[in-house]
Amino acid sequence: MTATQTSPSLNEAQPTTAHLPQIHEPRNAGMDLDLDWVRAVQANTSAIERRCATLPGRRSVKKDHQAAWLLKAITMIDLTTLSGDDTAGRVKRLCAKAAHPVRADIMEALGMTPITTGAICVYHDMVETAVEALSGTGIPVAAVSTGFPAGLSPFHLRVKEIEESVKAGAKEIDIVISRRHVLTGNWQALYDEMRAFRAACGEAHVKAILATGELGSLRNVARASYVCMMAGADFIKTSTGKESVNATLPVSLTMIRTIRDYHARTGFRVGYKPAGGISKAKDALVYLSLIKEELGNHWLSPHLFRFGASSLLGDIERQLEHHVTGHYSAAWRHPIG
Ligand SMILES: O=C[C@H](O)COP(=O)(O)O
Repeated sequence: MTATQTSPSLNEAQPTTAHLPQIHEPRNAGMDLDLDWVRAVQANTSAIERRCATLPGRRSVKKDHQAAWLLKAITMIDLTTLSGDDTAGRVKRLCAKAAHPVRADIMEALGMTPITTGAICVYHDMVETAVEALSGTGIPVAAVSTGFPAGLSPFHLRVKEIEESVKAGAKEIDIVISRRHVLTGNWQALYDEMRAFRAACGEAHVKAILATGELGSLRNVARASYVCMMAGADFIKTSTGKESVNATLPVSLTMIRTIRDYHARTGFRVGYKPAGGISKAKDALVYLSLIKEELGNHWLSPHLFRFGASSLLGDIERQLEHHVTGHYSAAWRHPIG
C-alpha cells in the first residue's frame, strides 16, 4: 500500500503521538483505606474465565483497521529490557528502537507520520543511560524500583531506590508490592507500603506491580488492586515478567473491572498495564478489544494503558510488514523489541 492508497480508516485511526488526546485529568489522589469495601470484594472465577474464553474468537479487526490498531498498540508499549546481562549498548539500541519503532519503508508504505513507543522500561542502573539516549524524543523512562522483582529488600532501601531512580530522571516508577501482605490479608500494611512508595515518587507516576501469579486467587488480585488504587497508584500492573504465570486475560478482566468500579466511585481514572509474556500482535489486539469493551475508548491511550513487553514490538512490526508487502519476513529482521 502506498501513501496515496492509504485508506480513510487507517488515516482516521492515525496513532501518532501528535494526534493523541492531550489528557489533563487529575492523578489518582487515592483515599483512606476502606476495609469494608476491600473485604466485600468477591471474584466469580468461572464467570470471568467464561467471558475471557470468548474474547480471542471475537477479534474481528482486519486489514487497514488491524494495521491501525497495531500502530496504536505500539504507542502504548513500555519497551522493556530487564535482564541481568543488560548493558549500556543494549539499552541505547532499545531507545533507538523506541524512537523509531517501525522501519521507515513500512511507515512510508502505510502513509503514516512518525510514532514512538509509550516508554522505555529498565532497571534503576540503566535509567541515566536511557534518559540520555532518549533526550529530545519526549519518551519517558520507567524504572523498576523497590527491589524488583521479589520486593524483599529492606523497606527503607526500597523507598531510597525510588528516590534514586527519580533523581536519575525516571518519569515513571514501577514498584513491586509485598505479596505476603496480600497472602496474609494485611491490607493496612499493603496500603501503608503503597502510600509510602507513591510519596517517594513525587511527580513521577507510579505503577503498582501486583505479581498476580503469586497472589493465589482472583479475589486476592481484586482486593490488592483496590488497596493499591486507594493508596494512590496511577497504574496497576499485572506482573514483573519473572513469575511463572504472568499477564492472563482472567487476571486482566478482574483488574480492569476494579479500575472501572474505582472510577465510578471516586471519579479517578487509574491506568492498566498487563506485562509479562505478551509477545504476539494478535494477543495485543485481544487486550485492546477487552479494554475498549470494559473501560471504553478513553482508556485506549498511553496515559491509561500500557503493554509491558520485551518482544511484542518485533511481532507487530512483522505483521505490519506483511500488511504492506504481503510477505512475512524472518523474525531476525526485526531483532529488537
Ligand atoms: O514489565 C515488563 C515485563 O518484564 C516484560 O516481560 P516480557 O519479557 O515477558 O515481555
